[in-house]
Amino acid sequence: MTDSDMAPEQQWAQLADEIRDHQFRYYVKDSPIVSDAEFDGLLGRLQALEDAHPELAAADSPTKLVGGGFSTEFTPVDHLERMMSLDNVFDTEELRTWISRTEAETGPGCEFLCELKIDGVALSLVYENGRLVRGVTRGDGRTGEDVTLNARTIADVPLQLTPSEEYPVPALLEVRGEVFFRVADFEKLNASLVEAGKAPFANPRNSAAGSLRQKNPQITAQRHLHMICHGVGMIDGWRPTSLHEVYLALAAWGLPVSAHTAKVTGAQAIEDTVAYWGEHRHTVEHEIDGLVVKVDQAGLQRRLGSTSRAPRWAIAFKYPPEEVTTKLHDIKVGVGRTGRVTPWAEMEPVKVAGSTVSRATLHNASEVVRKGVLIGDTITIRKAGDVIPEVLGPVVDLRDGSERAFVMPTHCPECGAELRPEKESDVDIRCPNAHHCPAQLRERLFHLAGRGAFDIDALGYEGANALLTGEVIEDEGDLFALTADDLTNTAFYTTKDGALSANGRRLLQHLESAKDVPLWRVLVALSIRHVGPTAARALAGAMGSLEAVAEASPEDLAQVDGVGETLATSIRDWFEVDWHRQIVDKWRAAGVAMADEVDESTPRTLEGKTIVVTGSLNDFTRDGAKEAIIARGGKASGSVSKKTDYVVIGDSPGSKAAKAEQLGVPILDENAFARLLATGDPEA
Ligand SMILES: NC(=O)c1ccc[n+]([C@@H]2O[C@H](COP(=O)([O-])OP(=O)(O)OC[C@H]3O[C@@H](n4cnc5c(N)ncnc54)[C@H](O)[C@@H]3O)[C@@H](O)[C@H]2O)c1
Ligand SMILES: [Zn+2]
Repeated sequence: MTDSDMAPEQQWAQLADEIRDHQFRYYVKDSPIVSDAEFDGLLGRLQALEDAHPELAAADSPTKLVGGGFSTEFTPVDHLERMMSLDNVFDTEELRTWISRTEAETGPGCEFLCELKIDGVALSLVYENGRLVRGVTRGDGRTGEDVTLNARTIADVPLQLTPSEEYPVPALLEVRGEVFFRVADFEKLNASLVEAGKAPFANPRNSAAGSLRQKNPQITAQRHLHMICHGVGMIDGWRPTSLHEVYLALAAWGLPVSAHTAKVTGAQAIEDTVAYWGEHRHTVEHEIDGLVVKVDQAGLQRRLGSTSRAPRWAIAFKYPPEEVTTKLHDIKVGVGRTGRVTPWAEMEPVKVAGSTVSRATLHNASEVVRKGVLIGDTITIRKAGDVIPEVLGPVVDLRDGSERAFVMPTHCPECGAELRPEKESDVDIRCPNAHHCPAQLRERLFHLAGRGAFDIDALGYEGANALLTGEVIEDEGDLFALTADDLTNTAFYTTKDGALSANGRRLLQHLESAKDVPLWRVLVALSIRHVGPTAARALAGAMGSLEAVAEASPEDLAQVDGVGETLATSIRDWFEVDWHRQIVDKWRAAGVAMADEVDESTPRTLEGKTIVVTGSLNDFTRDGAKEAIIARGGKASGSVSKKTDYVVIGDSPGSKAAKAEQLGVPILDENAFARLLATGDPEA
């Protein structure tokens, strides 16, 4: 029977039961089986049902209560004043509606505090005459669990408040805050749990709740919990006039408060703050699931009052979830450009942080073990902004026994060679068949076609694959000798009637123009380990030709500014290999320029000068500007320091401009940059 076939009362009862079950798992067991977004969806459906059928909305509906409960493992204690939840909005329109409704009651010009909504677990602390006497979880808002001994182990929680002249310590203080786990500490915790044979946590929030609610306070003490205060309950002996004043007093007494709270007026300023933190969520050490907007004046707060579950003077703006759960179908391994074998998660596609995700890297076999995930698990994944998705941990409560552990393959999935670590001490294992392993060759081709190397647009991933499977090349050495006939042996570069496709023509054209790229790009294209654009530029500048690089001794190479010993050895080792040298020979024979022409007409105006370019310029691309600097003997750097001689600023420069100003480094616009290049003097 589907939901819609059921009578509304039945639908309501079923949904409410499901929600209460999730609340129990989340608040009491600290191990939810659905993501917060899914849970919010269920609660939203219940609310919609109640809006359509107001008679269903019983007083004990989950929409009307502070979600939560208490475990029999702890002693129940009543809060002195109720602990509330928060109402939510999910977009700016809903936020605006809340602001105008609020300002209609407070009058215009109302001051609001904007605070980060910390994704952790709520804790209430009671201080009597400045001494910590109790720590209590939120529970159902009226009654919570006594976790005093655990709370005392949190380093941020003072056992004794610091006396202050400005704010005398009140006789009784009930203060509320959020206990959280630093994102960076979460992985370590899960790894240690797995190692001890215990179930890992699905996400940082659960790990905070689970760590605070330990029967044994010694375990809590080992967990490095943190706390930030975000409100007060009962106070005896002081009547604050505003929330920001409360925070000043809490800080004076030695209680932890947020450094990011802002006092603002007006909808625009609130929306700007919401937008700012939406973009800067990851600059903070804890997870943020939203922004809380609160009326600052105590008098106005009292006038607005609260509902059965939340104050009417505050609202939480929820950001899109970054953590979702999905099914881990399989763990596969991929072979990279240098033969490194990396396991990755093949998952049920799921939407998170604005995109659909179906793969996540697991880095190496020991990482899979550390995370404690099994094939077939439901897992929590996190995608923070543009960062690649990361597997956090398994939802252990959903296991049914059919899950199986990942076993690292012993042989390369693409060429069948036996995998082994390159050196005994290596964690990573590699496919040793560097020359012919299709996976490695494909990755090398893709790399050499990249923007930092030959920049061959028409040779993408599929193109590289086509050349391999069409067997038109043995290795990358054959690339520049490719003919139209060769390409018509691949479906990818051929039209339906067997002629060279437009893409095929483009490939030949791009290959032709790639023959004249500067030496550093050729060096990058060779896939020598550790040789990226920066090192390649340094080498090219110092040596001038590939021949010179090939013949240089490790000592000569290590002398080059920005090269060093590891790189020198890596370069030497590379040239020791026959088929590597053959690539160079074949490219040379095909007409690839392997030396930078020393252009005597370019004056060495920037000898010894370090220059940083930031923002976009009109007459130069980013690389073009760098090359112009290097060609004149200068050093193009990516970061501003006291050693920087000039910072060139184009349109929409980033933080580097501010850094330059701060350090007093001369700042040039594009015109001054042109003068600098020409004469070595920006004022000339
Ligand atoms: N996945 C599940 O199964 C499941 C089950 C139940 C609840 N949940 C999740 O829990 C949340 C609902 O729980 P809730 O009722 O605790 O409400 P909430 O987390 O949405 O908001 C209220 C809480 O926010 C906290 N908070 C953090 N920063 C704050 C600040 N600066 N000022 C004030 N409060 C701040 C407080 O502890 C407060 O109790 C939702 O995100 C929901 O998805 C998930
Ligand atoms: Zn292989």
